[in-house]
Amino acid sequence: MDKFSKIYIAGHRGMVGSAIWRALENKGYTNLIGQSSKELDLRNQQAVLNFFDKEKPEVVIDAAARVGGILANNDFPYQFLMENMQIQNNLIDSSLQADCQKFIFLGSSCIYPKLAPQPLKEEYLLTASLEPTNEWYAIAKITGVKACEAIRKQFGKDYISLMPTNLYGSYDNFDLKTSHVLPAMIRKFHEAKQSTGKGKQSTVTLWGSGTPMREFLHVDDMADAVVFALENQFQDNLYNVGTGTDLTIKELAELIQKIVGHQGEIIWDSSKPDGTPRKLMDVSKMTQAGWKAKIGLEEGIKSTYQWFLQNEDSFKEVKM
Ligand SMILES: NC(=O)c1ccc[n+]([C@@H]2O[C@H](COP(=O)([O-])OP(=O)(O)OC[C@H]3O[C@@H](n4cnc5c(N)ncnc54)[C@H](OP(=O)(O)O)[C@@H]3O)[C@@H](O)[C@H]2O)c1
Ligand SMILES: C[C@@H]1O[C@H](OP(=O)(O)OP(=O)(O)OC[C@H]2O[C@@H](n3cnc4c(=O)[nH]c(N)nc43)[C@H](O)[C@@H]2O)[C@@H](O)[C@H](O)[C@@H]1O
Repeated sequence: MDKFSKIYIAGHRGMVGSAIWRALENKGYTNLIGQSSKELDLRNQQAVLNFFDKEKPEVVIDAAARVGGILANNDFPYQFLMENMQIQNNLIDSSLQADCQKFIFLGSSCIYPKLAPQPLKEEYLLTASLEPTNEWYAIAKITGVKACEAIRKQFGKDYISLMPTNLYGSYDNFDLKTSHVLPAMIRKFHEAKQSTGKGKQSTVTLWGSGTPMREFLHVDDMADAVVFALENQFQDNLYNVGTGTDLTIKELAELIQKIVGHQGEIIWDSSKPDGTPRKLMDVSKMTQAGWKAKIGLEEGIKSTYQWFLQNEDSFKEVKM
């Protein structure tokens, strides 16, 4: 890929989009463009067509989406289905019309069936039912994967889909109603450590049973995978991106509790959903293509906690 190619990163202010922007800048790409949702609402088809007509990007990376944790997905099914379809449809179709040479679509590991064999291979897509808490989001993402696959098949263009596992890192969402589990735990353990009563640190309430298993990838590794996909021609349409290892939510809680230094009790709120029991990625296709994750979970959580401490004051506002 030419370092002067015009690359549009949709969602460049988000956790993933901003990491991709930094990674591309570090590699010497000089012609990056992005728009905030206020400047360009990607749900608006005409506005997106006008933007492509004016800017004529050569490459598009789609890191824009309505994103949230298990509760946000469960509580706002319509927005997670419709907004994600609108955003990705407008980006994919405008890219095709504008003759963009490369398109990278970011999906999510929740596209695979709830009870699929583990680890999840790309070929398990559409073989059984989805996890109910996030089927709306998953269906939107599946249509994005299929749209890119159809373009590849019908027009022979290099449109690919990367399926990240659960991500975390700098610029994550730390809002307790809408966030994913890892940033929620960092914030909960930190705030409980700060608020001692009668010489004891406050208890931390976590959701579900703690038994589900999850895999976590640092966002800088994810950005590295996107740069790799940009610089290499892939043979296929769909690639899982993860570390290939997972742990229980209870083990994650104990690790974050140790890193933050909280010494109080943990309570598990069984009225909150567990979600899918396990979604470990089979990452062998990406490994064979020549890419693998580098940042270990403990190291990644430590640096994310440092980032949280430096930016703590900015997390007061509710996103949704
Ligand atoms: N976070 C995870 O654990 C995870 C896991 C797997 C896959 N992914 C995928 O990675 C991608 C990025 O996720 P993220 O975690 O970086 O999310 P994020 O931090 O919430 O960022 C999402 C971005 O999308 C933009 N956006 C949302 N609605 C928009 C609209 N109507 N018009 C224009 N822009 C809009 C936002 O723009 P503004 O900031 O300008 O409002 C924001 O920059 C998504 O496709 C997501 O599905 C994330
Ligand atoms: C990557 C994303 O993963 C999402 O699924 P999913 O891993 O269950 O989403 P998370 O919200 O990360 O939750 C993962 C697990 O952590 C538990 N958990 C425990 N305490 C907390 C807490 O304080 N906050 C949160 N958020 N969870 C908590 C939660 O019940 C669930 O079993 C999907 O809904 C999206 O569609 C997307 O695929």
